[in-house]
Amino acid sequence: MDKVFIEALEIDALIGIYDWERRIRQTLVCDLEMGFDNRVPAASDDIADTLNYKAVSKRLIEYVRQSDFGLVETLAERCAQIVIDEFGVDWLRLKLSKPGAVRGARAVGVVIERSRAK
Ligand SMILES: Nc1nc2c(c(=O)[nH]1)N=C([C@H](O)[C@@H](O)CO)CN2
Repeated sequence: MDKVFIEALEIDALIGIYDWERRIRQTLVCDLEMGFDNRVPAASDDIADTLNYKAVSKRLIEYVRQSDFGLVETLAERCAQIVIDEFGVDWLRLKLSKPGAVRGARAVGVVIERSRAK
């Protein structure tokens, strides 16, 4: 399967379950792989035929910046649904990392894979 990806997209958000996390904004890192048949844009050389990674990035930045959740699981799920619903993606793998949230770990977070419901 061909893919379009976005790697290490940094977005500030209000996220976390602890009191101190409710008072600050933290930088999240998003890695996203999306299934897409890249042969069509390769043949046409037309951006309109692509799964436009810039458009997806802008939408996720807009959404995550205004979000307010306790768990990264919740935010990851919402982001996945937006990509599936608004960009016609049938399959994706999304990794949402919280760098520095746990002392001694470079990052913590979740990886989810989702498919469009048939
Ligand atoms: N599976 C999860 N575990 C934890 C989460 C989370 O969102 N999902 N969140 C926290 C805290 O907010 C943490 O990031 C603060 O250090 C703890 N565990």
